Amino acid sequence: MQIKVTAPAQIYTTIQLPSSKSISNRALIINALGNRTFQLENLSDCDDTQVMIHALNDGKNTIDIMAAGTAMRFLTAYLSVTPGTRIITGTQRMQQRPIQVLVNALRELGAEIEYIINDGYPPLRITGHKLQKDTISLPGNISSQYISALLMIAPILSNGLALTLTGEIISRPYINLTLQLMNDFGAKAKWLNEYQLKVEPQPYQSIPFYVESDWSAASYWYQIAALSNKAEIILPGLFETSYQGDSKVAEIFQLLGIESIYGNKMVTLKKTDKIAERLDYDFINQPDLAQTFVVTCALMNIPFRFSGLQSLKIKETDRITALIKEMGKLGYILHEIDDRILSWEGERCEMTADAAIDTYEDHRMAMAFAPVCVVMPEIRINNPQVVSKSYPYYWEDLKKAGFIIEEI
Ligand SMILES: O=C(O)C1=C[C@@H](OP(=O)(O)O)[C@@H](O)[C@H](O)C1
Ligand SMILES: C=C(OP(=O)(O)O)C(=O)O
Repeated sequence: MQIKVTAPAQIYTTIQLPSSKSISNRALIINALGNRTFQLENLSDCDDTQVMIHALNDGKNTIDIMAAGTAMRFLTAYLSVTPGTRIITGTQRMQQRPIQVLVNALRELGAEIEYIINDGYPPLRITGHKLQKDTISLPGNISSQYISALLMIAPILSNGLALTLTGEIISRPYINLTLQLMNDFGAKAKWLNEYQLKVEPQPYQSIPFYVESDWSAASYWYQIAALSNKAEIILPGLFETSYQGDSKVAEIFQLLGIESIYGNKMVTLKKTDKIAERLDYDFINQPDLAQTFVVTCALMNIPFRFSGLQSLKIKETDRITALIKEMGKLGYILHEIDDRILSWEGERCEMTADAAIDTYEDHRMAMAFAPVCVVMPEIRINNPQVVSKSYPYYWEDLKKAGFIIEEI
């Protein structure tokens, strides 16, 4: 399927974003490990959270988490401490996303996990039982989700867990998000220093819990505001102090002429004329925002050098390669340096006539490229349904804001 997206001349709208999938999926695992006294409120309706809910509630022997990285990694740890034998699998791409660091760590703690097809990758066969060891060291430079997964099961281990991380730690705000939620639910978990974490053997207590809106999803509305001549966008359910590391998006977009005004449980995006001449930024802590800023800066003609992108290669697709290819169709020549940097110094090439953006089964490719139509007459997007991974109503929300979406 392909759609053509056309933008309105000005954008004045209020958009109810989806709930945070990162918070939803943590709260679900933690609640399942606790006493489940309260219902979690405002869980995300996205695919990644729906697969987690089914995995935890349906009691199936084979669990298919489709494309959800958090579900795959968090459930691998969860199933290792939950009685029974299950197979956990996912999409073809999920079967290429590495999990060896987590499996090695869990095996060292005493877990019973087998690779079913390829060593180091899902699908896995997991038999859950009590884990005895309480100290582990693992690399922190591949995915923070391995660390979050281990942290979340730690309060129910007999002696808790001491974790030492080696290498450069990526996506650290997601580890902090895990610690925040664990502590909210009555656990005792903290950083001892930059590389060491400690979790006490103190069980979770369910609490009434409401999931806030998703800051990564908000980034596409910041992008739309930045690219528009006239815009004011209200996003309810977002707060200045958020558990989500991607709330940093507000600060970075200030450099691209968007002011965030907080109040009454919402943020209002307003345009300013303070726009940076170039943007250099290290995305090591906010990898999911990289696509938004690559597309926005190029379309605003702002040269950039974005580092800390090494984890993009193992996400829903190789996002570095996908960005270079699709931005090339729009006439922008990006440079990749050392598998971890993308830069653009204003180099242009001829646009592909009638270009359609490929989305590579990656929701963020679709969502970050759709706003291009604010600047160009229209944009065509292939397989637009990929957005359901984190933001199922993205296209409906664009329509609400005045965009025209036509199936072709
Ligand atoms: O823990 C989480 O909720 C996430 C952590 C990040 O992954 P990595 O730690 O693999 O970078 C991020 O990209 C992903 O969308 C969500
Ligand atoms: C990388 C992402 O998700 P995950 O790793 O959880 O599949 C994402 O949502 O951009």
